[in-house]
Amino acid sequence: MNHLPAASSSATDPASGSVLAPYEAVLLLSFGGPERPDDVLPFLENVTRGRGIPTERLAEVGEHYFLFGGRSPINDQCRALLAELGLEFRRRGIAVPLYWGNRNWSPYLADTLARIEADGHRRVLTVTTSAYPSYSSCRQYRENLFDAAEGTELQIDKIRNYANHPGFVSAFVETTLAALDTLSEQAGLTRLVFVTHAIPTAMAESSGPQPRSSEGGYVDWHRAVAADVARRVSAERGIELEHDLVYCSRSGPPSQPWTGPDVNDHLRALKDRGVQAVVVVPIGFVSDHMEVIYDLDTEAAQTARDLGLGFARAATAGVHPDFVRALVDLMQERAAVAREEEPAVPVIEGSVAGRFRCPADCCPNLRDPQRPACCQA
Ligand SMILES: CC1=C(CCC(=O)O)c2cc3nc(cc4[nH]c(cc5[nH]c(cc1n2)c(C)c5CCC(=O)O)c(CCC(=O)O)c4C)C(CCC(=O)O)=C3C
Ligand SMILES: [Fe+2]
Repeated sequence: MNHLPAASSSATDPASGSVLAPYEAVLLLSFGGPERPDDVLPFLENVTRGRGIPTERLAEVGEHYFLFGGRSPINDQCRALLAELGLEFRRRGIAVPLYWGNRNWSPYLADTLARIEADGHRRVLTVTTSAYPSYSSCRQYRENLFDAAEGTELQIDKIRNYANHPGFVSAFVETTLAALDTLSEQAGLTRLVFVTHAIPTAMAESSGPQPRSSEGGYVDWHRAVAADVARRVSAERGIELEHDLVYCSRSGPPSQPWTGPDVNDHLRALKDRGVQAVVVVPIGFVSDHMEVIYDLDTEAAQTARDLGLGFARAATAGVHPDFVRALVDLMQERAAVAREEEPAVPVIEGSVAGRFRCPADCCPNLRDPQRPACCQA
């Protein structure tokens, strides 16, 4: 037991305090992924139930997992993040327990919530491994939280969408610089290619709170993060690096419009325009998910080799210390809001902070508009 008196805290400087009150438990909520070959098909069935994904696409995605031994990297990354968050809690004198639950694989969210309640906790603060607003990356997590919490006494909040938090962005600035330094091509002929998960354009355009552009909050937030990383990396190297935002992992029927261009098509277009090398920066992913190790490290890297284009992939935020500290700052900030204080809410230039409770019409569920979700205004 630690009997040290709690350090005094200031609401405007979340890093200085040990306070997470009123929260009694922190939940890391993730997507989940298979851990062995026998898990792959049941996992894919969990993910795609009722989503209208063509069977050919499912078989193809299954092959991506089998190529890596039937094991997704995502669960081990959650374990590593939990360990680092625990260390950061110790450094700040935070004694609140950390739990982990997934939407689509074991440990399942509903089991974790039952355990949190059995352990005697009521007020839960959620951190998702998804950083941007959109139905798939925000509301779907909140719907699953709502369903899993039904029949419990738990009162659940979440941190704001955090992709535009300076700590998430600075982790990518550092990893992009490191990737750039591995390329031998002339920096002036190198391009920064920011990549995120494709989503249907109808989902993109309705994503995020107002104000948002006609492209929607999901794309707006990615553009802001990409521009900030590009600006800071360029300043650091004293050269104006051009950049683009492109997409990977499109699924759904070909008739349905999704965000584009696809990263592979884009690499071909860049080659035609005389670009010699690319740094691929997966700002849409908090850690090296299957999309990163397959769609980028395997497929896009092969496209670049075929084209004779220099290729380096920047690391994801993962357990970068700036990112780990940012997540705990975001938890302390959310706790201060729950105590009706007015904490500082840092964001990068040109971006608006995410909401603490999502507006009811934000990131709508286009198939089932009335479906209830957690953490809503
Ligand atoms: C925006 C977004 C994120 C980022 C935010 C976040 O992190 O949440 C994300 C993450 C992830 N997506 C993942 C896996 C899959 N996503 C699928 C399908 C889909 N994703 C979508 C969107 C997103 N997905 C969409 C619009 C679909 C179409 C079906 C539907 O409308 O729901 C499918 C079905 C097969 C296929 O169609 O590809 C799989 C297997 C994994 C696990 C990876 C691992 O194991 O490391 C992770 C982290
Ligand atoms: Fe996905």
